[in-house]
Amino acid sequence: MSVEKNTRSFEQGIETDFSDKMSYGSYLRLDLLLAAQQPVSRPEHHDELLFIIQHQATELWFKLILHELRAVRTELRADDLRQAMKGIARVKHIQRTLTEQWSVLATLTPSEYAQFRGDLGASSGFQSWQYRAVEFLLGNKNPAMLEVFAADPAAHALLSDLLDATSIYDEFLALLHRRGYAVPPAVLERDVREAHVFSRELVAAFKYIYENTHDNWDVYEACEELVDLEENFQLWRFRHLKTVERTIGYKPGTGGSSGAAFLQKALELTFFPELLAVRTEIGRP
Ligand code: HEM
Ligand SMILES: N[C@@H](CC(=O)c1ccccc1NC=O)C(=O)O
Repeated sequence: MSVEKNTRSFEQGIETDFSDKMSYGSYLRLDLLLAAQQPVSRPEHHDELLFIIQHQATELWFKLILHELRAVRTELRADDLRQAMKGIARVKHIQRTLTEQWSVLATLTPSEYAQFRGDLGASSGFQSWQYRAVEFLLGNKNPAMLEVFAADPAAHALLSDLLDATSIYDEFLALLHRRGYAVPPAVLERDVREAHVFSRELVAAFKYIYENTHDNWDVYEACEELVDLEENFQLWRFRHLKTVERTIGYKPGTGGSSGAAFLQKALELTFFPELLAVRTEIGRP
């Protein structure tokens, strides 16, 4: 076979018999994965496959984000800040991919979506337990969010466990305390089932770190990583909102909320409010 024929030679050593060897498809369980795209519209709408794959790809990346964030939490607890930062760096890359991915779904026009939206019933991303799990792990706890999982015991249990457990932020603040920083006792002893609420005294601890970066380099770097993580999360939420606005305008959501207005409110939530507030204080007496 030659270059002139534009054909690559099939090398002698290439494996061809997979009757009792693991292959690409069997390792990746492509039988399961590629059987999971089941449009519900009848007749099947051409664009429903895009809608399903966009969501499934997102859920796969959410799965990895959760896996990484759980490890980060354990590493923080073990005072292994360097390993924890490596995990956060990976999560930041996944977030960028997810935010970029919205442009694919933005090719779905309002006219196209309207042709199969009715087939989605009451289902909605609001019922994504992996998304909620990420929010919980980062510290934005909200017990009310469990209500929609009453009929799904596995999802309910997963979220209930996370609600009872410490968040990444709780573990980071505990690490700072162990290293001698002035983390207020009320923050360290807070009810972990509630959302983290803003603490002015904690801002003072961060102010010290941010005004003495040279002597506090590793924790300073960690603070900035958390700020990146939060910003990336917000960018994803913003692209979701913009996609919703261009696709369904200001109609209520299938999940029963007001739609865009409800999503807009999520942009006011913060995971690490003191890490944003400290910026106003730097350089002030
Ligand atoms: C055309 C595309 C989309 C539209 C029109 C849309 C619309 C909406 C609306 C209106 C809500 C509010 C809840 C409700 O009442 O339904 C919502 C929530 C949500 N959607 Fe989407 N969505 C789209 C795509 C996606 C995709 C691709 C994902 C990825 C998994 C996603 C994940 C979520 C999540 C996690 C929530 C809950 C947000 C929160 O609690 O703040 N959505 N969506
Ligand atoms: N809430 C959307 C429907 C929707 O986007 C959706 C439906 C089923 C599964 C995931 C979805 N994605 C995000 O909410 C709507 O109101 O059109």
